[in-house]
Amino acid sequence: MSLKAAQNQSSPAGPSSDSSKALYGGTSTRRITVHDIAAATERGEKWPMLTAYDAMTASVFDEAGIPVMLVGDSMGNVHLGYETTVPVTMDEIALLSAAVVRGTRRAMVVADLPFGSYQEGPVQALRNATRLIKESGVGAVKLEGGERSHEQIRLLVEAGIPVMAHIGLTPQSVNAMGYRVQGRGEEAAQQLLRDAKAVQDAGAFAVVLELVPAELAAEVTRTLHIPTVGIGAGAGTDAQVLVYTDMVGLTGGKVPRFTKQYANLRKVLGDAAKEFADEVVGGTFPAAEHTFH
Ligand SMILES: Nc1nc(=O)c2c([nH]1)NC[C@@H]1CN(c3ccc(C(=O)N[C@@H](CCC(=O)O)C(=O)O)cc3)CN21
Ligand SMILES: CC(C)C(=O)C(=O)O
Ligand SMILES: [Mg+2]
Repeated sequence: MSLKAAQNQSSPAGPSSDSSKALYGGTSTRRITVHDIAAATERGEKWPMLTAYDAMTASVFDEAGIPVMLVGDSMGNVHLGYETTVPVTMDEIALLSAAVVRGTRRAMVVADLPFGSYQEGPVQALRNATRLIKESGVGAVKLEGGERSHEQIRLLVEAGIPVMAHIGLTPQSVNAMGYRVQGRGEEAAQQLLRDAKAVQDAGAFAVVLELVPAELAAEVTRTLHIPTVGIGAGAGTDAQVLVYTDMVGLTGGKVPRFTKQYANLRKVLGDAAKEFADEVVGGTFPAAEHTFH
């Protein structure tokens, strides 16, 4: 049970009383909305979120029941070969978001607003978020920053665009902050709490907490009524998100310590490629059953 669930113990239904409604494992096949996410959090359910960047992978996760899919700007690192998320463009996010929407029937698809697409101010944020809603068909957008982004969040929400916020480590600011744990020390912890309250007050429906101490993430989770989505933030958040290529062992090189590898697809893909190559060189592929006369 999540920490927020403990607060909801007094609700008449009690936590997870009707499993058919569950965000993960439920029976509903229609597209999940922000209302479903709020209701699940109210019931005390913990829920999973994964990144996806293409229709095929998204359909696998959709069929597995993953209720929320993030078209993360981590596509810059894992799919486009950039060092950071900073160079990712609106065109890249728009294209891959449309693919993820086409590959899913049930999941709510959230698209990251990339660096430079909302920092100029609320009007720029609204223009770019509107494009992702209209052109790509996503259900919500995500942007980085707490107090510093509250005006952008407010305008988007007023315009009818659900916003997921993202505080703690904000990778688009890597040039200023590096990849360090955030919220360590009393002053930084107070700032994180202010950021969390600012995004909730601005109308965000959820907030990602990236790379913050578990005790602080749990405190934020208890303080807010909107769900917290942790990545490197311990077990006390309402939801958890991972970059899917980290989860399946596909990412090359160094991965953050907070990721857990549930498969080794890098080895599976490499072995399949070698076997194919060996058979081509050895003349055993194609065989009779792959051949037309
Ligand atoms: N493949 C991938 N996985 C991710 O989780 C991810 C991306 N890419 N790209 C966008 C951001 C960048 N992220 C990162 C990148 C590096 C660290 C990192 O080096 N963390 C250190 C801990 C640092 C500390 O102790 O202060 C680590 O060893 O995990 C963390 C998150 C998370 N996101
Ligand atoms: C790691 C998640 C939260 C993200 O922002 C991304 O994948 O871009
Ligand atoms: Mg991101």
